[in-house]
Amino acid sequence: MVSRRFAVGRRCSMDTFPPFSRLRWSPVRRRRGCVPAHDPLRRPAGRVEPQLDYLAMTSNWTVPGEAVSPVRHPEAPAPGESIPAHWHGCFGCRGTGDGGLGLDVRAGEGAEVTGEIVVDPAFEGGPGVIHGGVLSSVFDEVMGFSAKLLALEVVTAHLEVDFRSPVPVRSALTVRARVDGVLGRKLYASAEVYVNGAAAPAGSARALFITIDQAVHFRDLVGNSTRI
Ligand SMILES: CCCCCCCCCC(=O)SCCNC(=O)CCNC(=O)[C@H](O)C(C)(C)COP(=O)(O)OP(=O)(O)OC[C@H]1O[C@@H](n2cnc3c(N)ncnc32)[C@H](O)[C@@H]1OP(=O)(O)O
Repeated sequence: MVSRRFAVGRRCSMDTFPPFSRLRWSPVRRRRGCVPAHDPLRRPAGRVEPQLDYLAMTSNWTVPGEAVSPVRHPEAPAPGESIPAHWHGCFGCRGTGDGGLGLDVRAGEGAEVTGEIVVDPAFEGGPGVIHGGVLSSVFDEVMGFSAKLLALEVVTAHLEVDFRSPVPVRSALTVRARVDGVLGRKLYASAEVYVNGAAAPAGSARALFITIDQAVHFRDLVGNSTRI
């Protein structure tokens, strides 16, 4: 009996539901006609191919010319010192034993910070690599900490990430982040992540943070927290 899952050929017992079945497909098996009917690589007839230049997907986000340089608060942690958690309930600030990221963020010079994290296997997305959403959280958190050097209370309004190369689980990540410019309530930040001390970044991020008055911003929300 020919499986309904295949357009032609005989049933291939190794096939599972896509996408992971694709990892095992080979030109030989394709020649033998073992091709699932719902081949995600097959392009429907008449479909217009996307004309995206994937390099151009890197944002052209720039800090506005009117932005001013960030001013470090005189009582900010000294370079090399750990920056305390901004909220003990924060997923980014908690240790991995408490369901958090397990980040250690230290002050650098000026408005720069460095975050260190070992990628917990619980953060896996694709096989053997960190989940992109988790890496985005790491970027968000470390860039947010750079605002703490200015003693400003902020929330993220915009976050963008470029994933340049896979980040393996259990690897040691170093994230370098800084506030690039300040314009009114807007803080423009950027960051890069390095895997196991590599010279080239495995990813980069940019964010816009907006200053808030925490007491006002979270007044009607804090009641949702389970960590009061
Ligand atoms: C204490 C340090 C801790 C740091 C660690 C934190 C790390 C983690 C941080 C987070 O993940 S926070 C959680 C995710 N973020 C949020 O939940 C924020 C949800 N959004 C909001 O609450 C409001 O949209 C926000 C407070 C950001 C802004 O609302 P407001 O009414 O106060 O301000 P407004 O909308 O007037 O925007 C202020 C300026 O920012 C601009 N703006 C806001 N959102 C923007 C956006 N997405 N893109 C570009 N510009 C934006 C806006 O155009 C305007 O520009 P101008 O001053 O030039 O007019």
